[in-house]
Amino acid sequence: MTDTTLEELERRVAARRERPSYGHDALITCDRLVRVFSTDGVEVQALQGLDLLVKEGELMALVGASGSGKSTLMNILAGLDVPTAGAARVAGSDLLAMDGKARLRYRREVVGFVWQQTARNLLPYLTAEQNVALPMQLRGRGAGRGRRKAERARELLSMLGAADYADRRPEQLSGGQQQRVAIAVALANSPSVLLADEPTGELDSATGEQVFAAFRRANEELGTTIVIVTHDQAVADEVRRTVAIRDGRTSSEVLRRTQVDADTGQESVVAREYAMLDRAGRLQLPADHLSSLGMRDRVLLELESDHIGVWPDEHGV
Ligand SMILES: Nc1ncnc2c1ncn2[C@@H]1O[C@H](COP(=O)(O)OP(=O)(O)OP(=O)(O)O)[C@@H](O)[C@H]1O
Repeated sequence: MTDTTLEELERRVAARRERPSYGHDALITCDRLVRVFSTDGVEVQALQGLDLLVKEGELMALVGASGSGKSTLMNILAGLDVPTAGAARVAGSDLLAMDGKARLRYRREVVGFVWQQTARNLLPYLTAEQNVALPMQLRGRGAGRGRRKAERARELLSMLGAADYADRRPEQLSGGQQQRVAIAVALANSPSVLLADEPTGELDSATGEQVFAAFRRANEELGTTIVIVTHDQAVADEVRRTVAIRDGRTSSEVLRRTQVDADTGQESVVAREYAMLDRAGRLQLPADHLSSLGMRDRVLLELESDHIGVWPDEHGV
């Protein structure tokens, strides 16, 4: 390598350092995240360079086929698992660089989570209110102010429509009621991010709707950023942004916005599908679009003044 090349490389590195980093203004940044599991000599690449940005205050859904990597991503964001490579930051915490103590603090204070299995979210021998007060006690600040913690627990339960069963134990609650209490538990220490993995998966659709309404309430009233993994189309349709994961990468996303008709004043929700473009310019086209036009192996590209056209390779050899 010549000196000139080295200088040139140094100049490029310096220029890159001065540029705002990827996701500098996002609350959650996943940058080329990789997670490889090795069991009995077999490697599974659960995440294969996943990019995801989530802004503060968003309520968004993650969808994807079974095995696409959703739970792996959630476990990493929850601080329960560590990625093999890439970068992940949540509310200023670097998820690859935390030591044991920082990880514990992160799980108690920065993120809250709600799991699909209702039994996993609550301790069976505590009442709903005691379950909500527990994370505040474990956090340990303001010791001796038990009354304040009980008060806050009641406030959260009431905000989520669960005040009536504050004194009941989980076994005395329905699945939907347990999930609402679980959301209150997850919010107890005012986390920056609330993560939920299939929170309505075990519920019928009417109950699922009520639980989703509780998430929306938390997002609107407290401004908590919420990421929900879901197979539930009703949940995916209700949020402003749904990101799809395919083969361990974010592949496409649907953004919804409310449109008001200029003549009638009627509101309607308009949904548009976007493909993710990574920093190398790679684009994943949705599988159903490809199959409906018989596109495979190679496509014809044409650059127009305001768009890029993609056609099946009909003249290919
Ligand atoms: N601890 C583990 N050890 C080995 N392989 C794993 C482990 N956890 C996940 N995997 C594999 O990683 C891939 C992604 O799994 P993951 O659970 O993240 O998918 P998912 O999208 O959440 O699926 P589902 O919707 O079925 O829960 C799968 O191939 C899975 O078998």
